Amino acid sequence: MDALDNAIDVQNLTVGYGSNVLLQNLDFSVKNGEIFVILGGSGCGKSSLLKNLFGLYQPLSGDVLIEGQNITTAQGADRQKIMTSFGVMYQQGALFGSMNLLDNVTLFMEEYTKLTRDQMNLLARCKLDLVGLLPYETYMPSEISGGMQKRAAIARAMALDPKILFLDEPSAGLDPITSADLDSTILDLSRNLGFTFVIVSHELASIYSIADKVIMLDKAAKGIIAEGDPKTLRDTSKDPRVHQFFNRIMSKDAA
Ligand SMILES: Nc1ncnc2c1ncn2[C@@H]1O[C@H](COP(=O)(O)OP(=O)(O)OP(=O)(O)O)[C@@H](O)[C@H]1O
Repeated sequence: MDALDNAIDVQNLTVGYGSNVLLQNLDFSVKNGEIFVILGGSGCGKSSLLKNLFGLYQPLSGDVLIEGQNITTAQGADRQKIMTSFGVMYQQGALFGSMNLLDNVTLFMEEYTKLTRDQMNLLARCKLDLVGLLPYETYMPSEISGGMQKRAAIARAMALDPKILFLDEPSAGLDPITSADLDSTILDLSRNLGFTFVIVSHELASIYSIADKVIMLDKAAKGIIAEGDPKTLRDTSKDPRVHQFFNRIMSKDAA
């Protein structure tokens, strides 16, 4: 595959904290426009890997290339440019509670652009519209539902017009219907606007409905034990850990 097809290239990446190595020598790529989901049991390092991908934490070794630019070695203005080429939605959404939704979205524009207030508001309204929240621009985060807060956090992650969005457990804490609504928004943004998504998730229904590709991490193996389309993995993988993972989640989902 041509490297230009890839939004992200991960090369020989080792993730951990000091002497605590969680994941070793990972190699994988995320294609442009793909919805790529990171799976694995609790504590295997999914969130840590995500944070290494978007540069919040430095890997123990190895490289992460975002659109061909090495985020692990870039410094100064080069690093800043890479850091503004993607958006992040943290696990709790983390909207600023003292600002309405419009101001939550314009905040990063104020910091990183020279747009006028009117231009920022116009663009922020577009982002809110894309996630179905235009009528709620003056609402405070505490005045909207959990699902709406997640969508507002996605609108905020899109503030600087990134091509890549990193989402850490977007469905956490949502009921199945709200979670399915959020999945529709993610699919819509990917299929109609070409966003690349890298998502940490363990919600099986969500994974089946949105993931183009998954990687499954394993704590004992400290690495990737399966990768591919989730339904194909479920149906064809001969690895008992993969079966156990899908079945365990299925019975949890069904409960
Ligand atoms: N900032 C940190 N400093 C040191 N250790 C950390 C840090 N963040 C996470 N860890 C440790 O790394 C391990 C993996 O955590 P991580 O949150 O990446 O796993 P996870 O697969 O996302 O788990 P879960 O599904 O339960 O959220 C845990 O043992 C955790 O305590």
